[in-house]
Amino acid sequence: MNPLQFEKDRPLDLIAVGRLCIDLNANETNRPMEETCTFTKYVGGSPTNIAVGSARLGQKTGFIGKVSDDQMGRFITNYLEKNEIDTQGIKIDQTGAVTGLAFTEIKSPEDCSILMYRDNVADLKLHPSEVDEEYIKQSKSLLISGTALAKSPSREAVFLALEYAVKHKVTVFFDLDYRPYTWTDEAETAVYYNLAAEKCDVIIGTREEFDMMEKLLNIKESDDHYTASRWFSYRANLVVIKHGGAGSIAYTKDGESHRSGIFRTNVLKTFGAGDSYASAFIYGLMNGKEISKAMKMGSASASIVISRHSCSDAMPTEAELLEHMETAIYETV
Ligand SMILES: Nc1ncnc2c1ncn2[C@@H]1O[C@H](COP(=O)(O)OP(=O)(O)O)[C@@H](O)[C@H]1O
Ligand SMILES: O=C(O)C[C@@H](O)[C@H](O)C(=O)COP(=O)(O)O
Repeated sequence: MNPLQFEKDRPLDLIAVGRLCIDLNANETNRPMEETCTFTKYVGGSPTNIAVGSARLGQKTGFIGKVSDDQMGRFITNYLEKNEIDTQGIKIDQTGAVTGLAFTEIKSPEDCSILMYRDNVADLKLHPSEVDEEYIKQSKSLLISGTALAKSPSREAVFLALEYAVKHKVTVFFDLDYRPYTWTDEAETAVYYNLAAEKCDVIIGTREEFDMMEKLLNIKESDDHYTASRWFSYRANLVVIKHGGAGSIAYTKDGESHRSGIFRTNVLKTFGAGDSYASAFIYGLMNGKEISKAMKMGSASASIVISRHSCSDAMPTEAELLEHMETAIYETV
């Protein structure tokens, strides 16, 4: 059973909050960054990718965030508009902050990494006074992402967005999106992740991300069932733990669990898997699918995106996703 209820009659399905960045994906694959010379520029940032995935699937999607007042910032906003994402919640920085850059290194399909340039980035300058309660109230759901908690004032802006969401019965999805280089202190990281997760209805993360949150509390089990059950005494109804090529598992507050396999694909690079999974999983849940079907949709979207060069621009439409689910080979794990 799908344990989530969404308010009806709201003009937006999903508002994502947080990082708006640029991905520079290596054109020359199967080599280290030291030997990579050319890159293709795409809009990126985990919540941005999820928003694009959501819009491509036909969800009415908005964004709350901050961009730099330069060509890069305008490139991002223009791209979102082209993808029919509502940008009224996107503010323009006036302090000279820059757009975060993610250079990707594709040494092999299994060995990819990201080199981030994130000093003085505009996305972390979003101020609580720039989060509009009336805007959040117009949405059925809100997606937050952990990296926006890394620094003030973006951290407080996210917590305020969470308060408004809870007040107005907006279902909150939390994609943990833990990027170590954005944080300086392990305890600070885990404290803020745990505090935010307490206020969320659905928590989605990898095993490693949940381990990071549990280490501070001296929880050593690394056990999916235990991890999920910890959140059911707070707001969560649904917790998803992702295991890369070994699929994912979801637990619900009423004691059910669902395991999802993967769709075999010709992997070009592994990044983008989590964001595409989240966008199609959320789409499935919001469109009345059973949890296991929504997970399958997430896995299908991930298998499409990891076979393509970009993350945002590779997100499938609903027709592409459904066709892939019919034709690609699904493997239970
Ligand atoms: N090698 C792979 N082949 C097919 N699907 C994959 C592969 N790796 C990941 N996926 C899909 O993407 C989902 C999310 O991947 P994962 O690596 O766990 O997340 P993240 O990108 O956030 O680290 C998985 O649950 C799975 O459905
Ligand atoms: O999140 C970023 O800033 C970089 C992303 O745009 C990038 O494409 C990526 O790492 C995707 O993350 P994943 O889906 O968790 O693999």
